[in-house]
Amino acid sequence: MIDIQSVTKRYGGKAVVDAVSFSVPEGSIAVLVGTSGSGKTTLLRMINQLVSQDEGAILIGGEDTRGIPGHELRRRIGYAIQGHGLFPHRTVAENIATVPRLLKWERSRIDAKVAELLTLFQLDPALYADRYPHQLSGGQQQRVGVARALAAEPKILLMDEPFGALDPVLRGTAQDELLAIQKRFGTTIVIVTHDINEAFHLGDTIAVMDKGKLLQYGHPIDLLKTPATPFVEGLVGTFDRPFRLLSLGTIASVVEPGDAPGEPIGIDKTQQEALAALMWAGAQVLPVTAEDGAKLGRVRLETLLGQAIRPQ
Ligand SMILES: Nc1ncnc2c1ncn2[C@@H]1O[C@H](COP(=O)(O)OP(=O)(O)OP(=O)(O)O)[C@@H](O)[C@H]1O
Repeated sequence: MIDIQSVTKRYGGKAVVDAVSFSVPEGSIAVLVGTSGSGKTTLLRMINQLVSQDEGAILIGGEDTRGIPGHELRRRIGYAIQGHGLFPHRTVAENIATVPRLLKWERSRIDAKVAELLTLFQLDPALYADRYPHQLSGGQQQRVGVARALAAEPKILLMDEPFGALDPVLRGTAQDELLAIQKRFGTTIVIVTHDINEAFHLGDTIAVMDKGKLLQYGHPIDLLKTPATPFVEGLVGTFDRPFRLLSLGTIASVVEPGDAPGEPIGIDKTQQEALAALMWAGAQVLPVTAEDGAKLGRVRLETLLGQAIRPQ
């Protein structure tokens, strides 16, 4: 758990982060969104004490970060930034091994970790371990940057626009890789992004910042249903709201008993995907099946439309 308690940072007498408080539960992803200059990066860098706060406290697992030497704290917390920040004269393997080496891991453990992470990020170790960053594409460099941040198996990972430079297709893949890795290691992640779609895709919680202040912090559904201010309402997308709500809803919560003709929808799909399938098929109702193909019931167009109505 990361507990941010009334944290303020001032530059030249001006609060760029102003009495911000929120908690990130262990093993969850919190996304920081907001306008440029709203204080997102400064807040993120206070978590690993690259920037020290003027007021307030940040607790990690109940421990005040100011009581932990900075270098020790930063070895415990992974940090990935836009433009990856790889060391140009070190190979991919050496880059990934940076923190495990500082921690004096055994050679065999380091080698195994490098191979595991490269494989996880779909970079064949035999091909990529000994290359230098300039011999990789931008997307590959980005993945190595995230792999390096994860190498020492940190419980916490801070990410500052890590996918900002990627094209939309690679960005989607990178987001899904991150979700898979987060699930596997149970990492607590705080990520800064400009991309509201990315925020909804990744976030268990979303923090909306404006001019140093935290306007709202909550589950994505809370932001859609009860935006705290017109700014938040605008940010979450007035027109997109019904579709975003459906994208956060599961089919399991709307499936009903009974059969229906037509191409079945998998139970793992979102309500938005189910709506698309119904519209595309021109159907009022379609069957729902389990992963193994077993029939589970059906879903109605009418029910889905009901899910997207403005909450009262
Ligand atoms: N070291 C510094 N000295 C003085 N002012 C700073 C410093 N670092 C940040 N600032 C100012 O603090 C404010 C918040 O900056 P920050 O980088 O945290 O915003 P941000 O929300 O991450 O912005 P962006 O989305 O553009 O990256 C800005 O006005 C910035 O100019």
